[in-house]
Amino acid sequence: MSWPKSDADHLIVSSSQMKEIEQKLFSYGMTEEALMEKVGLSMKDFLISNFNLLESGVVVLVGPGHNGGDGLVVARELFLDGVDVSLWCPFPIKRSLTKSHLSYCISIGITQLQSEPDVTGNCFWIEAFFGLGQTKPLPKEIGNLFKKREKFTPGKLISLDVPAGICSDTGKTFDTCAARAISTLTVGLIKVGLLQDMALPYVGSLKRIDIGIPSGVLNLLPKDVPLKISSNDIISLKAPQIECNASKYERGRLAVIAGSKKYRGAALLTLQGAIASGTGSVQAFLPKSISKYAWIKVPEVVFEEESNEEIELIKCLKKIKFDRIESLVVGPGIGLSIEKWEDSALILEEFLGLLVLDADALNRISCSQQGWEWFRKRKGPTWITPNPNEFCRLFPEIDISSPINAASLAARISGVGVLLKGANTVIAVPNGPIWQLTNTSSFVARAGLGDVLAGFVGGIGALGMISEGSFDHGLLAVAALIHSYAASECEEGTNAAFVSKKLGKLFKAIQMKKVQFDT
Ligand SMILES: NC(=O)C1=CN([C@@H]2O[C@H](COP(=O)(O)OP(=O)(O)OC[C@H]3O[C@@H](n4cnc5c(N)ncnc54)[C@H](O)[C@@H]3O)[C@@H](O)[C@H]2O)[C@@H](O)CC1
Ligand SMILES: [K+]
Repeated sequence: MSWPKSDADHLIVSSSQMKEIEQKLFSYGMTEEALMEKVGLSMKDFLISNFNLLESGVVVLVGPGHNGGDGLVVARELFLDGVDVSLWCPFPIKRSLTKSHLSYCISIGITQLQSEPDVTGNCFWIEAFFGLGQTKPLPKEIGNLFKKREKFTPGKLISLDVPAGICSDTGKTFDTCAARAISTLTVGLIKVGLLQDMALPYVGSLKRIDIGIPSGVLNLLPKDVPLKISSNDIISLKAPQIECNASKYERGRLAVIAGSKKYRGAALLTLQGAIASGTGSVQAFLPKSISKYAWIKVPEVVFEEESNEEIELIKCLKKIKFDRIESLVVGPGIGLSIEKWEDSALILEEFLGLLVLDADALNRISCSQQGWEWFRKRKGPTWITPNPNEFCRLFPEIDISSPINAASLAARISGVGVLLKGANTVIAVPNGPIWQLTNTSSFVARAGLGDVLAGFVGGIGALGMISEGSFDHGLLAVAALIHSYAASECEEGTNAAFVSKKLGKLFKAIQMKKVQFDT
């Protein structure tokens, strides 16, 4: 799936890739001075139009390198626009361009503070200490200063390019201290570290400052550079297309095996997620205690009555007519059980449709002798939707500290589509791109949403299996984005039952827009 575009709005790069791009621009004749002006002016425009808080004045924290230089251009322009600006430069300036900007700022009358700024002061701090050039912890006194600022005057700091103290590749703090920005204005392309879960409290809202990188230069990046997806990309996504005269059986048929005595709600939420996908028909295998009542909540589902209080996977699988379903979701709330995964594995290997495995289905595979290597035996496509703990149990040999690398490696070695949950979920598929969700709402990380997601993913997958052309693993990223967007846009609340309703409405709207667009 070539979605979204591999352009400056979507590419996620490492610090070395960003530096290589800058060097390429310089080698073509762009000057460092011109680029820094461009960056500083754009940052200043953004600040002026977004922060009326600048009225209380601004302190620019200037570092020794070009990040400090960016800060000085911003300081100069804000000063010329009438903002009350002062500078604090606690480090000896190392870069000559930064030195020139500093002496110009002082010559035109900007105040240079001789001691650290007041942490309780009302003025805005613009942190331009360090950007891409960071490799070590902040000096102790600077780290403590940020801690005190956050304690006494939170929400009044913006970082330029990368928050001081954060590694732009991993998103980790070099030690425990870093600047906590309400917003980070990052230069050129999005650096991978800025999107990782541990960096989010420090980065705040992330704004990309465009430096006009020509597409010829962007094309020099490797083809497997991850892409960021957010609500802005919903408009361009490709929902599966089904013929307008298709019957309910030609609109994707999904079966769900979910739930246990302990996790009754998980089964229901999975079914609600499945229904929200608009898939033609949904069949459910649930423990007796759930299916007895579930039909009242989801009357459109066909229930295969289970005689037991707990799911027996093998029994359910024997009842399924695999040639009559496009996808099968196994796992939400089924528990670990004494059943061996190996007993069910043979039947699942042969299933040519899409198999979606979540939660305890993944844990059962982790406990099995073959572990993830079993995925390679699957004859049809497989998607897995682990949270980080489930992922680590399944792929103990993979280092999860970089979720993008971890998901990508797992997809490559196992041949399955991997949706690794996190604040910014990562999706990696075999032989395809890697996507990371951004601008997600942290308040929606609540119990039950994963069950809704599993059902929705299964439903979208069923539609994908039945739509024209070869099966597109990219639909896993499409489903993840729509689910995340529905969760953050849900007016009624953040609980999973409300979100599943919103999901249904939203996906219908997306499909209708597509129809209107096509005609
Ligand atoms: N080259 C250019 O013209 C452009 C540079 N840009 C800016 O330049 C930045 C990169 O500039 P630099 O390569 O100069 O790197 P930085 O400005 O990030 O600073 C690196 C310097 O800070 C020191 N340093 C790093 N971490 C430290 C710590 N914890 N304690 C003490 N000293 C520390 C390093 O030893 C080095 O001297 C980008 O982040 C971006 O803000 C952009 O404006 C684009 C254009
Ligand atoms: K910075």
